[in-house]
Amino acid sequence: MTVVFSNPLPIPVLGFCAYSGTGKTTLLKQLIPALNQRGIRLAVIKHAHHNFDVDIPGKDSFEMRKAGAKQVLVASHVRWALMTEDPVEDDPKLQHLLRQIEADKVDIVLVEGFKKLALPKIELHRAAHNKPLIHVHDENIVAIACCEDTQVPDSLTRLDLNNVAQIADFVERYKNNWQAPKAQLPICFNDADIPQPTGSEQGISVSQGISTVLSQVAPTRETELVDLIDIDNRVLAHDIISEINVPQQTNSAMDGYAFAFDNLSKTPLKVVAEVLAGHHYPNVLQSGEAVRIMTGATVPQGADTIQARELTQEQDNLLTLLEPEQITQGQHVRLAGEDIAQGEVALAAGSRLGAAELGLMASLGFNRLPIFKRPIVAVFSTGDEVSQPGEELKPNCIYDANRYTILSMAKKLGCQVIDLGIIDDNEQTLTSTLSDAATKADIVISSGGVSVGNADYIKMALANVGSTHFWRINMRPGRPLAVGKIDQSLFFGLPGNPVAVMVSFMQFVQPAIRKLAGETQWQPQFIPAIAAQPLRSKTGRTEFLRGVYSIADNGQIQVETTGAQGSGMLNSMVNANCLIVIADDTATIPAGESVFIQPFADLL
Ligand SMILES: Nc1nc2c(c(=O)[nH]1)N[C@H]1C(S)=C(S)[C@@H](COP(=O)(O)OP(=O)(O)OC[C@H]3O[C@@H](n4cnc5c(N)ncnc54)[C@H](O)[C@@H]3O)O[C@H]1N2
Ligand code: MOO
Repeated sequence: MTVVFSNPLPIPVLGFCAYSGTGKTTLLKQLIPALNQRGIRLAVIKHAHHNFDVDIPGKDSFEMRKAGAKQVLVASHVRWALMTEDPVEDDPKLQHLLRQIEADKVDIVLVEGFKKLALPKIELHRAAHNKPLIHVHDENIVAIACCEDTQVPDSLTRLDLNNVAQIADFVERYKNNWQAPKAQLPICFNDADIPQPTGSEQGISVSQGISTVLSQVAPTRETELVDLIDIDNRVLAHDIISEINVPQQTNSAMDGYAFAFDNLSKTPLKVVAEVLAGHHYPNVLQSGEAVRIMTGATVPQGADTIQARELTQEQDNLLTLLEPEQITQGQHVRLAGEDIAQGEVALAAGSRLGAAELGLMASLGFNRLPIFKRPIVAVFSTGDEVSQPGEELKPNCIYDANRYTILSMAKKLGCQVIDLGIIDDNEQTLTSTLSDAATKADIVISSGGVSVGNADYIKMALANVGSTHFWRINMRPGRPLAVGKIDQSLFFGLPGNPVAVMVSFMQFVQPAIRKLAGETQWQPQFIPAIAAQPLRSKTGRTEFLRGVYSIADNGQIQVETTGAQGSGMLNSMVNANCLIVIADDTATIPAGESVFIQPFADLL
């Protein structure tokens, strides 16, 4: 059985595998100088089956390790070696070993051993040794180095085991042709490429679901002019062209002195004036002159360089510049228009207006902006067991959580929300609720009643008022999902389980709201993180685990789950700061491997 290998390095890795006695080491000893001659810098990882040692008894480094140091790093001006006592149960992990290689120092890593790993390998074979061929069971063999008496299938490159130059040519070609694999995102969808979901019984992928939802959403065209102070996370409707330069004048970034760089040799310079922020020096600075200047003050004509006050001495209006050799022309000068030039598009239509964007617009002098109308989202819950918080909890019932999570997330996305409350689970009430909601809202969202339960009247109600698809999405949580149209409104029937509601909202409703709101950057963001524990899923479905990401001591982003993952356990969301997304072609992610996460701090 081969174990899946993913290369953590930005350089190629090539293995050499053979039964012992075939001559791997002999070949590598000849191959390494041959590759060096071609200018290829090599790292070699060798798998040893015995308890080896690289140090010499009696040497200080040996004695310190034997005294109990878990790691000893011995270094001289020509070489360093890190020795680590790291007893592991099975073989050492190649991924971990590869991460120790300094990829900027070498061009390729040659790996000897690790026969079972699915890394590209050259198999060495001598028919005379009567050993079986490895490539028969290992599709990762890319070439076979052998003698004339070995049969090699046409699909593999045949190399002459005794022709080192030929093998070196192959390795060089392999290195030159190797391309770092592109990160494969767990969910890839394309708004223009709409798949056709096939009936309600068959499951569709998350990507298909998102694409299909988005195909039904047209960005709003309705705009309004709103005071900057009242804009909260709304979407800009037109490109905003700057009418001014920012900064307006070339000004100083430091409290200090302004002078011409060419005058450095003429020190001490004569201080002819002091320029405060909001003021300017009316004359052109002459040769040998400087002005005292404050941060933000306009740099006078004739000056092009600023020295910070703490690196100067001034006495009797004569200025001495300290550390003159460190001064560079133009230092600490903020050029007019360097942030935004007059006539430039300062912010493009479709931008979401957060704090930074609002500050930028204010810095350009705008006090009102054209923005898209807010999407209106109406939300209700269904189910006889669902009770209103604040009221007494009847036996066998639960309080309504979903309406509050949905309303909150919709508000965070800048929507105007309508709370329709808990609607009785009967066809007539649901029908009138849906048709009424569609007259008021762009998007109507319900939760519960989309699976196969007997009391799921929502399906019948929907059939009365609009067109709806009931999908099984190949994901967990959030498998059942209803999506449809009631007149011009989009309808989402989210599953009842509270975590499934939130995950489905994030994946399907969120992009729909953002596209409808006119936002251009609504694609979900994925960040790679290192799994701090083994993660499990099932192939054929996308798994959304609730996770906590943090910065590990080594500076990498790591992620672990929040523990129990029941789709009714809202605590798993409360304790999480991201979703861990395991793609539908992956069953397990071992600890230490990379996995994608979707941070959701901006939504919850
Ligand atoms: N035979 C099958 N049963 C179920 C399937 C299936 O495929 N075959 N799918 C399961 C999955 S997955 C989910 S998710 C649920 C979704 O079912 P519904 O959308 O019909 O939701 P309900 O049955 O109404 O409720 C499920 C669960 O959620 C609780 N709930 C409902 N509304 C709220 C609310 N507003 N606040 C808090 N909790 C709520 C409800 O009490 C149930 O416990 O179906 C599985 N079954
Ligand atoms: O949506 Mo359900 O289990 O996947 O909660």
